[in-house]
Amino acid sequence: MRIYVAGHRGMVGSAIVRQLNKTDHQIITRTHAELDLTNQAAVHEFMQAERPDAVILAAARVGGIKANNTFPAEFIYDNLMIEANVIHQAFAAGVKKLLFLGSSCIYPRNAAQPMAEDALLTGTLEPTNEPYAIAKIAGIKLCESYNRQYADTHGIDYRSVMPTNLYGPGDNFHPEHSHVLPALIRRFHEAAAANAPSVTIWGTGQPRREFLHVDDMAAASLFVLNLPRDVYIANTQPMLSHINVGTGQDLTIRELAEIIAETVGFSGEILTDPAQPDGTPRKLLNVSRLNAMGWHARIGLRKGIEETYRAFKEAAVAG
Ligand SMILES: NC(=O)C1=CN([C@@H]2O[C@H](COP(=O)(O)OP(=O)(O)OC[C@H]3O[C@@H](n4cnc5c(N)ncnc54)[C@H](OP(=O)(O)O)[C@@H]3O)[C@@H](O)[C@H]2O)C=CC1
Ligand SMILES: C[C@H]1O[C@H](OP(=O)(O)OP(=O)(O)OC[C@H]2O[C@@H](n3cnc4c(=O)[nH]c(N)nc43)[C@H](O)[C@@H]2O)[C@@H](O)[C@@H](O)C1=O
Repeated sequence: MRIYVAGHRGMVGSAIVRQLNKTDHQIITRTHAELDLTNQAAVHEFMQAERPDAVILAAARVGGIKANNTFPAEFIYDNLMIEANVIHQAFAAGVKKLLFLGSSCIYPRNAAQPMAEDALLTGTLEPTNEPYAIAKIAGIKLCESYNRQYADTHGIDYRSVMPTNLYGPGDNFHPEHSHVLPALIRRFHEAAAANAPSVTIWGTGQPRREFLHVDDMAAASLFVLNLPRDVYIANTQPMLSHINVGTGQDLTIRELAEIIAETVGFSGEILTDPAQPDGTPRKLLNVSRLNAMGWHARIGLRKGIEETYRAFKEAAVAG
């Protein structure tokens, strides 16, 4: 098959390309500079010209809690436009197979834990990333709606996976705009190098998070994309149309910080800054549907953090 990977240079997109390179599929890519996915006319022209057999939508405006809180307009606008353009123009170009990547932040702030797929739209969202979450919910509903209207007449089979917090090589290590795991790898690394007496983490350190390695996410994405249609439909009833992807285990941010400190060799004090937002208190995914279909996460958190730290240091040396 000819598969277009949107966002192929991102952390998830590049992991998906690494896995696709082991198959005989032909991979189609465009960089952000070559094709701005918020530009409807450009996406239309690209899809009409390329007409891929399948699309994996791993392109998005992505960031951690502070980035979401600082740039809400960009997070909702860019992601709505990317999703609407890629999903509709794929349909217009006759693409029958598409996989959309959402996020675990689509679920209500106080959803029962672990959060199952049917918790969607049952309560209010976490304010720090509500704009992004609304855009992601719209992506799920775009796929679900094109399936409902065009599955029988056009063979449309657009699927959605909901990743938990992801990490790994190719992550964004920006000190302010990144997610917690890469942010703390950078901060603890710099503190160890400077022999600093302490490191301060944002918030109380009490929120709990689940972390899935990006290579596991890439494997899960291709697993779901390749599921026989009847198996996918049977496991996303009634009209849930999305499948959670995670490890099924979580830990507190402070426990994460302690693992990262140990990994980078920092032995100073870990302080908290309650003036910074904690965000959702907990967002552990119920991954029983995916597990029941035969997929399980394989990369442990400590090993994954060690590998990510190596990748961070290699990237720093490469400049
Ligand atoms: N990282 C995480 O913890 C989680 C991620 N996800 C989802 O997984 C997917 C991938 O995330 P991740 O790999 O971490 O993100 P990255 O930021 O690493 O990658 C996103 C990619 O999308 C590209 N992109 C962004 N905007 C545009 C645009 N307007 N036109 C073309 N390309 C664009 C970026 O290119 P460039 O950098 O050149 O702008 C980049 O290559 C996203 O859908 C995200 O929402 C879900 C849950 C957790
Ligand atoms: C994947 C998911 O990611 C985002 O949700 P989030 O999980 O809340 O994001 P986060 O990883 O940035 O924070 C997790 C926790 O960690 C604490 N924390 C401590 N110290 C740092 C720190 O230095 N940086 C960051 N970013 N967080 C820190 C922080 O206070 C919070 O309690 C959504 O934007 C949304 O995009 C989404 O889908």
